[in-house]
Amino acid sequence: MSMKQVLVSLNRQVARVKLVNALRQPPGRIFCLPPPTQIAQVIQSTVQPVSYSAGSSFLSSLRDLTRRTLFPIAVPRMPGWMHRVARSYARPVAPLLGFIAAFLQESKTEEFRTNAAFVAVHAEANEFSKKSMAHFLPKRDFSDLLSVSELEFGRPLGKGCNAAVYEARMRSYFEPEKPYDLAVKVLFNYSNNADADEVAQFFETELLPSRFRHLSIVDVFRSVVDLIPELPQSSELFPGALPQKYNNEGLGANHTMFVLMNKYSGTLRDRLLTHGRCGYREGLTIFSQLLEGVVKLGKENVAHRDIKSDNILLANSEDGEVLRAVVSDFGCSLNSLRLHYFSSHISKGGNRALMAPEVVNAKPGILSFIDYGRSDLWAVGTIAYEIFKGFNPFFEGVFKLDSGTYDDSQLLDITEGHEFLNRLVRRVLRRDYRQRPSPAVAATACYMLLWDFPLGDKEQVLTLEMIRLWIMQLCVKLICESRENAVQRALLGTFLRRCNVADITEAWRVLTTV
Ligand SMILES: Nc1ncnc2c1ncn2[C@@H]1O[C@H](COP(=O)(O)OP(=O)(O)OP(=O)(O)O)[C@@H](O)[C@H]1O
Repeated sequence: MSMKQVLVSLNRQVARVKLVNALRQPPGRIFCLPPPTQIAQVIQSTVQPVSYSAGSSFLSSLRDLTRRTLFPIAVPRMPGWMHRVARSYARPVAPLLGFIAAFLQESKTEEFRTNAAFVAVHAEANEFSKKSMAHFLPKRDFSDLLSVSELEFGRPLGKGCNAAVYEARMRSYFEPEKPYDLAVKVLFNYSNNADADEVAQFFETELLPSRFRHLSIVDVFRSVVDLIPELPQSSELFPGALPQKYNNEGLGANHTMFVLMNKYSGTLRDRLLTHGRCGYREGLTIFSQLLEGVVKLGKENVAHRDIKSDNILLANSEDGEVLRAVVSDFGCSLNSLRLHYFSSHISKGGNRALMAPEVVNAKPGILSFIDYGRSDLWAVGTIAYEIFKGFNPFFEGVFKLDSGTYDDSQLLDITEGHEFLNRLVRRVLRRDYRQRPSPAVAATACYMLLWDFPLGDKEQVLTLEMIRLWIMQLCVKLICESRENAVQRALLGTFLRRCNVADITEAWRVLTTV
């Protein structure tokens, strides 16, 4: 045993002794629990030998474990506001708030126990989620990149109506064989703007994702406005967007904006064309990441307005397994969820076929406002058909639907034998946006399918005990099981950080109401 292992084992022993002492206190008294990371270690060492798949034995040992560790926290019922604060800043303030709450009120209701468990779970999740995010989104600093001459362009990765994207790497004289690990979007600039700031302003929405880093949003690092260099295959790929020095008939300006991004393996659309539709589990993993992306966009007050499978990028493992799915191409996005649509000259967004009904049917007028709060969610709902069924009924297939005129009853089942998933997608695609669940509830429902929330076939009653056990199960999964699978861990962490009983209850209703 190395010194480090001895220390770790000692640490666990100490944590265990502290826990046992804490649990010996008479019920109702405040006691000091060891810090959450130590509790995690105890949980880990206790739970690891338990087999997950053996449903009942796992649940009973978990129940026993939660009783012994997290649940007896003698925090009396917290007032609602305190619970909210504790949830947001769980780790540093939860014990303090619990202490204050002890003086304010003394009660030991079911709700208090769930609150206490949530606080503890959130503290854990925060910790682990931060770590796994850091693993996924390594900070890369390109702040001193001032000119595209510092980049070396490789082969083109793709081309759209507004830009071409190339693989790239930082020029390095010491490491000439460095892999092309970056992607650069070369925007087509047809304007006569001579000023770099004006060009940057014209394309500013492309940079929106650089404001927030998230598992499900494309990693955009930096942009530069510069002269267009000679680029591989440019005269075949986008002759019209080239400046005249490269093509006499080109209409492009001499300089444009270059957006530096992470390089991904390809688009969801290409993946589905080459590999066919996804299996149930793989599909749920992709679908839940897209929903999580929409939750994040909503929180940032951003409407993407052009979500389609060409704009979903995938990161694959070496053996082709899809690891990560991110929303990309923010060229049509809006830095608000509401638009005053007073003139038909104002753009409503990207592709008409995937515009939600409330957007496509909006008529311009002095009192006309478009609410984009649930329109990206709707677009992701249509992509669920591509993921699980292999085609999108809103732009292909025999029974093609028009988003402006379809009826809820015309929606086909998405997949046979998965009634809960069918219900979720139908709810997400409701014509009336007020009848759609919020993105957070939709994402929660998707996680409930992905991580096996006990959903009965018949009319079953949802209890706090079910929620509590499921959350504990996820917490243990986060800590013990998903060490090798970084995406799973990041997803779990993201969800556990924001989940609450109200969302889970609503998601359960979405899944179980016919
Ligand atoms: N970071 C990336 N890594 C790998 N490939 C990428 C990346 N970004 C874009 N691509 C590829 O380049 C293509 C064009 O990119 P993008 O969709 O951003 O261009 P666009 O002109 O804005 O598209 P649109 O026609 O939808 O407006 C994508 O469909 C994809 O194949």
